[in-house]
Amino acid sequence: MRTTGDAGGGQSALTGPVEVVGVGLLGTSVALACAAAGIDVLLSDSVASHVRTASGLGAGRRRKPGDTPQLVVVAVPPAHLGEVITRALADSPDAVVTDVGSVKASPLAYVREHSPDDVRRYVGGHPMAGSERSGPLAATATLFEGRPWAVTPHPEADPAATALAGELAAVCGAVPLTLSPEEHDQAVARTSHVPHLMAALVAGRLAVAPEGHLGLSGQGVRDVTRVAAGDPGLYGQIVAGNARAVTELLTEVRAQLDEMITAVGTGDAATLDVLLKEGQAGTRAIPGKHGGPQTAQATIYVTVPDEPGNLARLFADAGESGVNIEDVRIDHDPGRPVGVMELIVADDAADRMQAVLESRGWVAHR
Ligand SMILES: NC(=O)c1ccc[n+]([C@@H]2O[C@H](COP(=O)([O-])OP(=O)(O)OC[C@H]3O[C@@H](n4cnc5c(N)ncnc54)[C@H](O)[C@@H]3O)[C@@H](O)[C@H]2O)c1
Ligand SMILES: O=C(O)C(=O)C[C@]1(C(=O)O)C=C[C@@H](O)C=C1
Repeated sequence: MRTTGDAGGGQSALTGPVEVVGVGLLGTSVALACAAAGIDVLLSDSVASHVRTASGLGAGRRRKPGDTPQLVVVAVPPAHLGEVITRALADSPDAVVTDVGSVKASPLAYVREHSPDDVRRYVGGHPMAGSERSGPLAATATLFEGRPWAVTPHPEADPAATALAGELAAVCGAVPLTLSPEEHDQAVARTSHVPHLMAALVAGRLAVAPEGHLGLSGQGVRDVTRVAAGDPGLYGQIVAGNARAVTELLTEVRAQLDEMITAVGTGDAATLDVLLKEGQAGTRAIPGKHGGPQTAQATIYVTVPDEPGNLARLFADAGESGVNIEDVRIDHDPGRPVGVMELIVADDAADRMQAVLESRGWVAHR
C-alpha cells in the first residue's frame, strides 16, 4: 500500500467543477469540503429534496445544461454504484469518475461489462470515515480530516484518473492510500464490515434485555455498539457486495467464539487469556491519526451540570491548559442531572489538563 499523488501541498490538479451524484451523508460531506476549497460543485440526487437541502447547506448548486465537470463523484448506495458510475461516464464524456462506495471490486466489474471503452476514466475511492447517520443533514465538511481514503486503480485505469481521485481525497483533508480493488475489499472486510456485523450482534442482545438491565449501560457498551445504529439497508448492501471476504472472516470468528464458549464454560483460564490478549493486541495494532503510530492516550472524566453554557466554559478552560483534545464523548449520569464529559488527551499531557480544570473548579478524575 502506498500514498497517492501530491497529497502534501502544492497546487491541486483538481480545479473543478466537481459533480457529486448522491448527496446523502458522504456525498454532501465531499461537496462541502470541495466547496470550502473554492471548487464549483454540482449536485444531483434521485431525491430532489436532498439536492435542495445540500444546496441550502452551501454544498453547491444543481447541474445545468452546458456544465462540464472535471470530476464526477458517485456517492449512492452500493447496489446502485455500477449503474450510476456507468451513467456518469456516458453523461460526462470528458470527466474522470470516482466514487466513495464501501466495496470496490463489484462496481468495477459492472463498469467493465457495461462501459468497456470508458472504464479507463473510472477509478474507485473509499474514505474510511462516516457515521451511523445518513442523509445530507448529517454531513460535515471536516468528516474526512486525517482519515485514510482508499484509491483503487485497476490495470486499465488512466494514470491521470488515478491521480485525480487521489487529489479529491487530499482536497477533503484525507490521507490517500493506493491499493487494488480486490486488496481493498479484503482489508475492509476486517476493518469495517465484520466489526459492523459483530456490533450488530452485541447490540441485538440489548434489544431483548430484561426490564431494568439496560440501566447499567456504561460507556463500554456504547463504544462497542455505536456503528450498529447505521442503516441496515446500507450495511446489507455493503456486506452483500463483499460476501466472500466477509464470510471467510466470519468463519474464523465463529471458530473463536466456540473456543471462547468452551473456555468460559469449563473455566479454562489459559485459553481465555490467549483470546483476551489477542484482542488487546488488535486494539494496539490500529494506526493513529493521519496513519501515524498510535499514541498513548488518557481519558479525563469531568462532571458537567446539565445547564446552558457549561460545555462552552469547560472547553474554554480546557483550552487554557494548552493541551489538545483528541476526542470527546458525553455520557449521562442516570441518577443525577449531570453529564460526564470524557476528554481524551495525550497520556503525557493529562496531568496538566486535569490540574488546570481542577484549579478552575471542575470535578475531574482519571
Ligand atoms: N455511511 C458511512 O459511514 C459511509 C462511509 C464511507 C462510505 N460510504 C459509502 O458511501 C455511499 C453513500 O452512503 P451514505 O452513508 O452517504 O448514504 P446516504 O443514504 O446518506 O446517501 C445516499 C444518497 O444517494 C441517493 N441515491 C440513491 N440512489 C440514487 C441513484 N440511483 N441516483 C442518484 N442518487 C441516488 C439517496 O437519495 C441519498 O441521498 C455508499 O456507497 C456507502 O457504502 C458510507
Ligand atoms: O465511523 C463510522 O461510523 C463508520 O462506521 C465509518 C466506516 C467504518 O467502518 O469505519 C463505515 C463504513 C464505511 O464504508 C467507512 C467507514
